[in-house]
Amino acid sequence: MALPRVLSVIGAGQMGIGIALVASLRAKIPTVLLYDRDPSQITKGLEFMDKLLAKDVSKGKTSEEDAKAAREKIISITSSSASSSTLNIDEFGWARELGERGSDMVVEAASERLSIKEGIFRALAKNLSKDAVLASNTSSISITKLAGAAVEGLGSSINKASEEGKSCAGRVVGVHFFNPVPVMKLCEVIPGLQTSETTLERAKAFAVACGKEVSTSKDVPGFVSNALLMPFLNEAIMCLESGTATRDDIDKTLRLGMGHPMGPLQLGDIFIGLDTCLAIQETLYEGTHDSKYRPSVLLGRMVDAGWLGKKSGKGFYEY
Ligand SMILES: NC(=O)c1ccc[n+]([C@@H]2O[C@H](COP(=O)([O-])OP(=O)(O)OC[C@H]3O[C@@H](n4cnc5c(N)ncnc54)[C@H](O)[C@@H]3O)[C@@H](O)[C@H]2O)c1
Repeated sequence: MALPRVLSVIGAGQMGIGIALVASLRAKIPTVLLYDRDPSQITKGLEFMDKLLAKDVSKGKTSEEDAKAAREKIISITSSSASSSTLNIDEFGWARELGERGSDMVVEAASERLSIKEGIFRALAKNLSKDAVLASNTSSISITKLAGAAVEGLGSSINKASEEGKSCAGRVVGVHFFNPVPVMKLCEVIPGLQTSETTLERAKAFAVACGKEVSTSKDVPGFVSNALLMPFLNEAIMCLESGTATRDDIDKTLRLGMGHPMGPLQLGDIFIGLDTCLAIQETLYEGTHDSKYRPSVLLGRMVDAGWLGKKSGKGFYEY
């Protein structure tokens, strides 16, 4: 199955940076475009990528030439990098630029909010080639819904059940990598109701080329991975909230008693981010109306306070 020649990654947060890195270094995609609506995220993310590559080189895991080649293939796209002579710098300017540069696959890794992702998928469907695979790295949001948003991007005259509508929605798929992307071995692939076989196979081939094992989940809230993981993290936060045990004892119990590499509060803080934990938990709750998924009040308060974990300098722990 053919791999993309030009991959676009949307969102230069912890996931987008990792996906751009494995796509360039491991899958050897010839061009990787990296877009974020906040240019400072791209700067920060690429600095982090340079550190990861330097560490790999110093440990002998990657040659200096491979690291240099991987880095050179990554091109940043910001609204200000769009040339005003060829592009209208409007809200879709970035998507037009990705289309003009020949993107044949996109992995969207922007913040876990439905309205943000729907806006991105509308813009992608409107501006990218009709053959491009439109993938989302969402942790919990319905792929079927994002595929519906993509069809809306073609214009209100397009019926979602028409051949054109089905063909557009058929190119949307979930490719759920795990954090840190260069280290974690799994990619969960999620077909929506409309996803075509070809799109599914192209998504799997891409994940394998990035060095991942693939698992498949139905399009249910949280998919298999977060339908299992997130209630567990939420329960750990509820234990803290109710005073059942201290932060350190909750994490110690799971590390030393159950053999987990880290405790659930550390996992939420360091690798997932508490804003993302809350967003996933809300998707599980709203998608099922099952009270077992209600988000912990403390988790909501932490996010209200802007204490998102390592990425903001404070969560359950200080960084
Ligand atoms: N953190 C994890 O462990 C993890 C694991 C798997 C999947 N995910 C999913 O990956 C996605 C990204 O998560 P993250 O942890 O990298 O988040 P993050 O907060 O580190 O990064 C999100 C990035 O998206 C950018 N962004 C927001 N709106 C945008 C828009 N309209 N256009 C372009 N960029 C935009 C932000 O500026 C930010 O740089 C989410 O959907 C999340 O659920 C996260």
